[in-house]
Parts: sequence; C-alpha cells; structure tokens
Amino acid sequence: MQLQDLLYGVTIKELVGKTDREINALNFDSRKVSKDDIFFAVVGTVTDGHRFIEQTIEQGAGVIICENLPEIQDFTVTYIKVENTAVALGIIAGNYFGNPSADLKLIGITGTNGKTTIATILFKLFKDLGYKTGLLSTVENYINDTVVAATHTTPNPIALNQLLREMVDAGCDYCFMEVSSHAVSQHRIEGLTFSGGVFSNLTHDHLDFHKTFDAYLKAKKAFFDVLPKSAFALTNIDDKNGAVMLQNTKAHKKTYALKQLADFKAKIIENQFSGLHLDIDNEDVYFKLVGSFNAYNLLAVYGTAILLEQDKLKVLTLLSRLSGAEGRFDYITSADKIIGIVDYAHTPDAVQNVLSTIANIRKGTEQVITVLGCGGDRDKTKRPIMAQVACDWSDKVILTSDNPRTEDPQTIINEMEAGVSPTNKRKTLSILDRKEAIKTACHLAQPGDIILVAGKGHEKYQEINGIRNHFDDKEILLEQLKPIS
Ligand SMILES: CC(=O)N[C@H]1[C@@H](OP(=O)(O)OP(=O)(O)OC[C@H]2O[C@@H](n3ccc(=O)[nH]c3=O)[C@H](O)[C@@H]2O)O[C@H](CO)[C@@H](O)[C@@H]1O[C@H](C)C(=O)N[C@@H](C)C(=O)N[C@H](CCC(=O)O)C(=O)O
Ligand SMILES: Nc1ncnc2c1ncn2[C@@H]1O[C@H](COP(=O)(O)OP(=O)(O)OP(=O)(O)O)[C@@H](O)[C@H]1O
Ligand SMILES: N[C@H](CCC[C@H](N)C(=O)O)C(=O)O
Ligand SMILES: [Mg+2]
Repeated sequence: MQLQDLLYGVTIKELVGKTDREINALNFDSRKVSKDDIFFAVVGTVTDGHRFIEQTIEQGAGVIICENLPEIQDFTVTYIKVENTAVALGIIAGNYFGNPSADLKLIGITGTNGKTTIATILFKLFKDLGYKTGLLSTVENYINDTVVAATHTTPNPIALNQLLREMVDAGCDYCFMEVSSHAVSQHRIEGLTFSGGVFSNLTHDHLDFHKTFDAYLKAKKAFFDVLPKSAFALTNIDDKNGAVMLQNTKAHKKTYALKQLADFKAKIIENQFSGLHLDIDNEDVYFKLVGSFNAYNLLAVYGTAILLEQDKLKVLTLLSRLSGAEGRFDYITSADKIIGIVDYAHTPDAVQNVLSTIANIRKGTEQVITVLGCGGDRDKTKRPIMAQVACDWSDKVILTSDNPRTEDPQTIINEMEAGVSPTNKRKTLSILDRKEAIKTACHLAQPGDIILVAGKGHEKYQEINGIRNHFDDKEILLEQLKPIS
C-alpha cells in the first residue's frame, strides 16, 4: 500500500520526503519494526517513542510519524510531523484496513462497571437474533464464532481495526465493543465510525492514570462528544453523571433508568439467586442474571436492541434465556449448601454492589465471607476503600493478593488494611497467598454460608513480579467446595 493513500484525514504540520512509497506495515513499537514500516513515535506513560526513532531507521523503517522532527534526518526516510501521533495512528490504522467500522454497525459501551456484561449480552443476543456479530471485550474477542484472545479491554488502533476488518470480511453486521477510559485518552478509538454509544455508570477507578475524577469523567464524555449525528447515545440517567455524557453529543439522546423518567424503564419485582424478575417496558420478564446492577445492564442491552430496530418481544424472549459474562456473579453450590461466588468486582462501587446484592437475597442467618485483593500498578487510592466496603458488608473478610504485578504484595495488603476501621479489624484476616486465602474461606464456611471471591473474575492467571502463572478463582472454589453436579 502507498503512503499517500494512508494519509487521508491526517492533519500534517510538516512533511520531509516523498509520499509515493510502498508501506510494509504499521508499527508503534520499535522492537517490532522491519523494512519499509511506518514507525509511529507515541508519547507514553513510561517512555517516549521519539527516543527510538533512530533505532527503527537502522531496522529499515521507511516512514516516521512524530510530534517533533529529529535534528539529524536520513534522506531515504519520509518524516511526517503531526500534532498528536496517537491521533494520526488511529486515522492511518483505519485507512490501512479500509475503514471497516463504517461497514458495520459499531456500538461502543463505556462506564466504570458493566461494560463487559453489557457488550457480551448484546453479542449473544444479536447472534441469537440471527445476525453475524463481533465482540471486543476484556474477557475475549469474537469474530462471529471465532474467538480471539483479548490483551486489553479496548485494543490498540492497529489490532482494533484489523479485528474490525476480519469481522467485515466474515460478513458481520454488528460489533459490540467496550470503550475504556484509557482507550479514549490514548486515542485508541480515533477515526472509528460508531452507530451508537452506551454509558453504564461512573464511580471511583483508574485515578492513578487520570489523576482526578473530573479528568476521568471528561475521558468518558469525550467518547460521546465524537458520536456522529446518525448515531444514538444511550445513557443511564439514574447515574448522576449520566446526563453529563449527553451534553455536547450530536447523536440522538436516549435514556434508561430504574428510578427516574426515561425512554427505557424497568422495575425490579424480585431479585433472587435464581435471577431477576423485572417489569421491563411494561412486560413481565424473568432473567437469569442476578442483582439490581444487572437490571441496569439488562435495560441498557434492551434499549440498545430497540434502538437498533429489533422486535421488542423477540428481544425479551431471547434475553430471558441468556446468562451473563464469565466470572461475573458466577456461582456454585457445594453438596453441603455452601455458596461460592466468583465476581470481577475490582472497584469500591462494584464490591459494594455485589455484596449488597448478596445481602438482599440471602435468606437469614448465613455468614458472608469475602476474599479480596487489589491489583498492583493500578489506582492505589481505591485499596483502603475496597477493604472498608468489604468489611461493612461481610461477616468475615480475608484480605489477600490480586495481581501484584511489579508491586510488593504485602505493601498492597497493608494499604488495604489501613482502610479497615478498628471495629471491623476483628473480622479480617490477611493471607498473602490467594489460593490459601480461598481455601481458608472454604474451611471457615458452614453449610448455608456464602463466600465471595472478588477481583479476578474470568482471569486465568495471577501476575506476580511481572510473571503470569496459571490461576483460576473458580477452579479453586470447585476443588474445595465439590458441588454435586
Ligand atoms: C497505562 C496504559 O494504558 N499503557 C498502555 C500504553 O503504554 P504506555 O503509554 O505505558 O507506553 P510506554 O511504555 O510509555 O511507551 C511509549 C511508546 O513507546 C513505544 N516503545 C516503548 C519501548 C520500546 O523499547 N520501544 C518503543 O517503541 C511503545 O510501544 C509506545 O508506543 O500503550 C501500550 C500500547 O498500546 C499499551 O499496551 C499499554 O497498556 C498497558 C499494558 C496496560 O496495562 N494498560 C491498561 C491499564 C489498560 O489499558 N487498561 C484498559 C482497561 C481499564 C479498565 O477499564 O478496567 C484497557 O483498555 O485495557
Ligand atoms: N451496571 C453495573 N453497576 C455497578 N456494578 C456493576 C455493574 N455491572 C457489573 N458490575 C460489577 O462490576 C464488575 C465488573 O463488571 P464488568 O466486567 O461487566 O465491568 P467492566 O466495565 O467491563 O469492567 P473493566 O473496566 O474491568 O473491563 C462485576 O463483576 C460486578 O461486580
Ligand atoms: N481492566 C482492569 C482490571 C483489573 C482487575 C484486577 N484483577 C487487577 O488486576 O487489578 C485493569 O487492568 O485495571
Ligand atoms: Mg470490561
């Protein structure tokens, strides 16, 4: 492909060299650059891609896209100066793969919690409705029936456009994708054509990256600001930031709510371990998903399906048969009636939601035992709050490791312990080894008790010291609790 054909839509500040040259591949990682590649020098959180320009030219890079031109230039190379390399990367990645987002109906889901659940149920629903469909999610990506491992919640622009291209080539009509706040800030979604955007909620998370809640809010909102006039913007109006999302959007504004007036409304009739019974848009429907937060997720799915012009009763019938995403309120019951729940709750709000759901549906005198850790190299300010919330809503709490990544696991636990009030101290235990912590919870549990293992959900690894070893919360619970079937 010729360089000049890739530059459509890119605002060039300065150009040195020719644009009628053949391009091999796009690359933003110097370590992977080979002959005739374009190297995008991106300013990152750890380092600056501009530091590697010379090295990529030695490896054969033909084009450098950057924000600052190097002082010494190679006459065989084309240099393109832009305002923001990450923005140019998004646009060029779209051009390189033939802008696949415009050839399917792409729906983005954003918010602190619920993105995976909403996107996954939409994917399953649209497949059941008979459409070829794609999914980009934290757990895994799908090109209709073909699964592709996920590395990020929202992939980088090259991987993202490549996946969308494969979806279009496979005949997909729809793609449901999670849009993380990191992805918006880092311009991973630049240049995509969305047919709709969905907002779930906004609570405390990722303040390590965004620094302030306001900056986090702005990142989420920036996604709605770029939706085109032809798209819909569907927001949870019960969330105090739901209306903010819609402020400047050109898209047509739609709302969903359990409490307020909205375009799509539901009422919880019953909320039990066996599922939710809702009055949804004046229809009485039973669902397999558990917890009032899932009533919101189901309503977001329902609203999206209706906005995509699907038949109301068909949608509700199919939705009532669907289960949620892997590792979200995923529970087993042991032969002696101990309930073990694996849930991906890794924010204060999610921990509170899942534990209040358990509190609402427990029968009476059973104990709730929570096993909880916090990830390393992530927002430190949520650690004490998550521990405190877990204590407020549980009878016993075992503080343990999540993915310590490059941090010292004991330091993370100490930071969690700091949030536990003196009265709550006596109900906590700290056990560094997550497997031991889960085993201990199982030994402490009596028939009827409920164990919540929170934070890692579907993850099949634990990352300690930068090394990932196999780890699966559900596998350990199954080993320990030995369910009947
Ligand atoms: C904080 C964050 O989001 N980091 C992402 C970011 O890396 P970075 O900004 O740290 O990059 P950097 O290391 O500073 O390097 C800057 C540039 O130099 C390049 N480089 C670097 C080294 C080198 O030798 N040569 C070279 O060319 C890098 O490729 C990069 O382009 O850009 C990288 C390339 O796209 C991502 O892989 C990386 O994701 C890391 C692995 C990550 O863990 N991200 C998480 C936090 C994340 O994105 N999570 C959200 C979901 C969060 C949620 O909602 O729960 C997600 O969408 O997955
Ligand atoms: N609508 C919701 N409101 C609040 N909490 C929720 C909601 N949906 C799910 N949760 C809780 O948040 C956890 C994560 O849910 P889910 O994976 O769907 O969110 P996510 O936004 O994709 O998260 P991530 O940003 O990590 O990808 C669940 O395990 C559950 O505890
Ligand atoms: N997508 C989130 C997931 C966090 C899950 C938790 N298990 C952790 O490792 O902190 C992140 O990368 O911040
Ligand atoms: Mg997710």
